[in-house]
Amino acid sequence: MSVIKAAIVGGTGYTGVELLRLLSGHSQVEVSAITSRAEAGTPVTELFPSLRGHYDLKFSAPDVDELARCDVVFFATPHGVAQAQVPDLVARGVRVIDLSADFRLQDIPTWEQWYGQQHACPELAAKAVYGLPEINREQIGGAQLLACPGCYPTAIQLGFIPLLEAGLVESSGLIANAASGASGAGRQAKTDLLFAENNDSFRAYAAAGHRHLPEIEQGLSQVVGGNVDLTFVPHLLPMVRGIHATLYAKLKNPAAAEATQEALQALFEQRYQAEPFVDVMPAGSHPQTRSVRGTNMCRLAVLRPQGRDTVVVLSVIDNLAKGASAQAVQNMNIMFGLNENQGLESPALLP
Ligand SMILES: NC(=O)C1=CN([C@@H]2O[C@H](COP(=O)(O)OP(=O)(O)OC[C@H]3O[C@@H](n4cnc5c(N)ncnc54)[C@H](OP(=O)(O)O)[C@@H]3O)[C@@H](O)[C@H]2O)C=CC1
Ligand SMILES: CC(=O)N[C@@H](CCC(=O)OP(=O)(O)O)C(=O)O
Repeated sequence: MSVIKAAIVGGTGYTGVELLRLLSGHSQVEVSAITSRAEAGTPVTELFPSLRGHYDLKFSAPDVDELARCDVVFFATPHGVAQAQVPDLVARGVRVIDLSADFRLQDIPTWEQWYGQQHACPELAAKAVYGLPEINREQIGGAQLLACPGCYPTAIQLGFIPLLEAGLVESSGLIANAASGASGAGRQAKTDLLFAENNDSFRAYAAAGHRHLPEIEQGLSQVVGGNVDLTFVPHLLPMVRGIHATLYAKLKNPAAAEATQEALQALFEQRYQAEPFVDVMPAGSHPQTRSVRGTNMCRLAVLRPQGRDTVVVLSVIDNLAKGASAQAVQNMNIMFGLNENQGLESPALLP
């Protein structure tokens, strides 16, 4: 197969440069355009010296004709940007992988309510494929427009899916307490993300309602074939990368043979046996965010504390990797019929 020509719109942001890092190790992809309006004309390696020796590219202003000469365009841009350019690219036969939330929600009034703007192309949103390979691999293969899941939605859905698919837990009263590193908020300057405001401290935010809630409920509702009700509270951790989600669900029948600690462990191991990027840890484990840093892996542990009626799932991912750019590369591999692991095989950096 000939080399895939890729473009990245939004190359100076954290997910854009993470895409560059990952694609530098991908033998079947060549990044031929990378955009930034603020840094147009600047060599990529001047801004990111860690990429010296890997790229000989300059940032350029987004130009739809240049993008249309590529096989695939990644949008690593704030919400609302991709939907303005995607219709043109899709009409010209380009495959698009959007890391923003523009095409994640099927219900457009819900999208407009949570994102506070009018959707520019609802008809395309209806055709977009939601890029969580663990539930949607087949449709991803045929996607022209792919919506990459959000970071919290990835960690949370992967943790709840086995329990809900098996019908073991109530679909109402689900709880997700999740904490993210500061890179989840992007690279633009914000006072509450300054080192002195954020370091050595821990807090919740958006407890009254976070825009990932409808996305998670949409995905889990499809799994159960009905409504789910989730309480989701995100937190900000004083670290750079990583999400740790602690999930709680009530057993429907605590006395059932399928609900013992051993049976829950077996359920998770079986559900993800064939998944290259979900690792079910041995019973009793407490997965750490640093065990997935820079990788496309989601590590899970399932437990039933004191044998009571609540199942707890611990789920860790790297928000910039399985939560964004590495999952985008996994999706690209599936879309182009490549080995799904390509460019994604390095283990996490320790310590
Ligand atoms: N950070 C994370 O962990 C995750 C992020 N995401 C999503 O991925 C997307 C990118 O996130 P992130 O990398 O953190 O964002 P950043 O804020 O770090 O970067 C945004 C990039 O988009 C470019 N950009 C901004 N506005 C426009 C515009 N109107 N037209 C073209 N380019 C534009 C910027 O460059 P310039 O202004 O110079 O053009 C910059 O390169 C967002 O939608 C985010 O929600 C998803 C999952 C996880
Ligand atoms: C720590 C932090 O601020 N995290 C971001 C995560 C969301 C994100 O990155 O955006 P997507 O909607 O595209 O997934 C937030 O809560 O807004």
